[in-house]
Amino acid sequence: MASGEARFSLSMNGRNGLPKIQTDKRSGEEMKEGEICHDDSAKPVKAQTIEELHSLQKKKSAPTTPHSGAMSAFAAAVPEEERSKQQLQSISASLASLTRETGPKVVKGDPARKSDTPHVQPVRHQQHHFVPTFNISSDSALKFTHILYNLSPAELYEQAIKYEKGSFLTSSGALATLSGAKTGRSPRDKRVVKDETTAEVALVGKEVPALFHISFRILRSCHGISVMFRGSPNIEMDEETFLINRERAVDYLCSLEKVFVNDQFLNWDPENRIKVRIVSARAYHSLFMHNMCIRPSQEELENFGTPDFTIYNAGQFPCNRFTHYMTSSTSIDLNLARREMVILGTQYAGEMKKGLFSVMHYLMPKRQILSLHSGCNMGKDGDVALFFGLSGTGKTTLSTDHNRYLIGDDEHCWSESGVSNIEGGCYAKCIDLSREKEPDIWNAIKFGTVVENVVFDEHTREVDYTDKSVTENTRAAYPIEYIPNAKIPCVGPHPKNVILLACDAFGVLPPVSKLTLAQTMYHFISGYTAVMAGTVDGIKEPTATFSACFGAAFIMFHPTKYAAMLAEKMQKHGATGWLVNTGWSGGSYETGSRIKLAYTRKIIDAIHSGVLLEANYTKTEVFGFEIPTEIEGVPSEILDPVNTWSDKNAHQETLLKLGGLFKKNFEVFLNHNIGTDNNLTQEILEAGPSF
Ligand SMILES: Nc1ncnc2c1ncn2[C@@H]1O[C@H](COP(=O)(O)OP(=O)(O)O)[C@@H](O)[C@H]1O
Ligand SMILES: C=C(OP(=O)(O)O)C(=O)O
Ligand SMILES: [Ca+2]
Ligand SMILES: [Mn+2]
Repeated sequence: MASGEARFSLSMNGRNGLPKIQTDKRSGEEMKEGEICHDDSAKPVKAQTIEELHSLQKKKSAPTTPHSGAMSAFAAAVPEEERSKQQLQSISASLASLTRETGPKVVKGDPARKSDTPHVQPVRHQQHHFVPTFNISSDSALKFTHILYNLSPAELYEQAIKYEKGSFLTSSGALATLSGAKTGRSPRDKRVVKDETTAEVALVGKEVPALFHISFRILRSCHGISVMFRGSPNIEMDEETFLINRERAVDYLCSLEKVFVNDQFLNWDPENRIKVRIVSARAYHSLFMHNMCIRPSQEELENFGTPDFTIYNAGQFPCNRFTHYMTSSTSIDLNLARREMVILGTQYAGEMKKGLFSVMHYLMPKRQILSLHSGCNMGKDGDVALFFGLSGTGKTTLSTDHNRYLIGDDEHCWSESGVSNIEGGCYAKCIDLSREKEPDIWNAIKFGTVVENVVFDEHTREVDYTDKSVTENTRAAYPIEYIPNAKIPCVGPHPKNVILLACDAFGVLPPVSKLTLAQTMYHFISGYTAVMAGTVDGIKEPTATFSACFGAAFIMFHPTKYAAMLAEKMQKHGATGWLVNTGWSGGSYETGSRIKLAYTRKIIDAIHSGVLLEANYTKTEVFGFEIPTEIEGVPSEILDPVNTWSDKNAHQETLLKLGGLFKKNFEVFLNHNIGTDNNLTQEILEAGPSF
């Protein structure tokens, strides 16, 4: 079955009336009736030795995937041996040094399994214009590099538990791992090669708004809350430095006895699918990407060919501080022309997922497709909602909704034909996770799921989700089909609601506001939240952050390009914008408390059902938000934050302070046109706070 075809059937699911989407229903083995066994005698096994006995355990098979299809006529036409040879050649080319003529000697299979016979695949490399290749072979060209290619979760579990310190089974069957010294992303160490390809890319040093340049500049302190303007991630680097880091990563990987290779896809829109290869040193990384990217069927894997993009994850190995541009031991380098990314000095797995997201933020807009840092789900009537927001604002939590189909929790595309998820899995925060409040995420933490940096009982292996001993940014990565209402394939029609999430540590943004199109654009470009601790390495306190398009760390072009595309699509498809504060209520974060998840869910329910669109509204001061007077299941007094503050003067002062921060942040966009509609541009500029 082609990946774009619907492969689900609807049947009613008793409890909440949501029709269940069933994927890949395989006909199970029929129970034969009348076959009754009267005693427990059985023939002895046909094995002469214990090895022979063990060999009976394992049936020969090709790698299995959740959506395996039948062999196509084309696939069958290419002999197995030839395909395997081509595959090894392709991997060997990926791992090739750019400075030596031969090597690596790539063989498939686990070095621990003596029966794997090495098929040596030396390659003659294409000359690269930057570096001369030396006609001397080194010892590294003489050794074998074993390739563990698209292993299954079970095989990866065994590799991890056997060879990687800190890998354990948890009581629910998940694989617990440690990501090492880094437990969050390192945006200050992310670089993009500057060349002809990136001429239009907003690089630091190019003509982009001043604040967009400033990477992580703490601007000022306000009520003990530091304010941060997250700048462009696109710190430029030159190609030569990239090649030095690439060579360092490739040499490190080839020096190992074995490396993991994943060949997978991004984007469920079949016309805009991207083939990615991830080369990594750890079973943990291979399993993480197995879960997070789209898993190819056996047939798709056989016809995979050359990847569109390759990640070299040598995260255990640092970059060289003597290398030009390097400011720490960590460097995450993106080269769009070479279609490669190199990771040195961080094992945080989110770096791979978000690195590929940057690539999509470049590739998709070039095809007139809008890439979105948002969650996405769909009601039973086909109403789609997007959930934009920075880390910790609730994209994963709120898109995972037992009453709706999950399309994806973090990265999407909006094209002429609707929305599509970029990924094949979800990456949920685990801190304080509870079965009661988030049952679907809780239940997804089972065999196959990777849990990072969680703490567990050494005997029972019961995870304590409240424990922050390793980090606050504990995570679970699972395939999307682990969520019962996942919509496979992960595509949907044009969105009806665009929900902007902000976790407001100031406690002055209303729990929900209905936005005009201009306000939606204003808040989309602003990208406000209070960063929650942990996800970004080194940030321990809630910090007010402005991150354009709710993803300044990932976007590749100027923010107004994405904003113009969003405005055009929302206008065309009549989508309504909302701003939902999933942060503080009853005061700032020292005095108030976070709004109850149950209330936020009620608010979101009212948006989805259309009830909120029909509610009565009043207008707020300063921000000019339309706020509803009543929502079923939510105490009316919390809908206007001023009611929940005991100190009204403090409220007013804080409101004005936050308004001022928005204004200051927006200054850099004042002389930028958003799309070609001058009226809309003017309206957007006027849609911010006024006082
Ligand atoms: N009212 C609320 N709305 C949404 N999330 C909340 C709320 N209160 C607490 N939380 C918690 O905040 C976190 C939101 O994180 P997450 O959904 O992973 O955000 P994102 O996917 O945007 O990074 C979760 O741990 C969730 O349990
Ligand atoms: C993977 C991440 O996504 P999020 O926190 O938005 O879920 C991250 O920011 O590291
Ligand atoms: Ca994020
Ligand atoms: Mn998330």
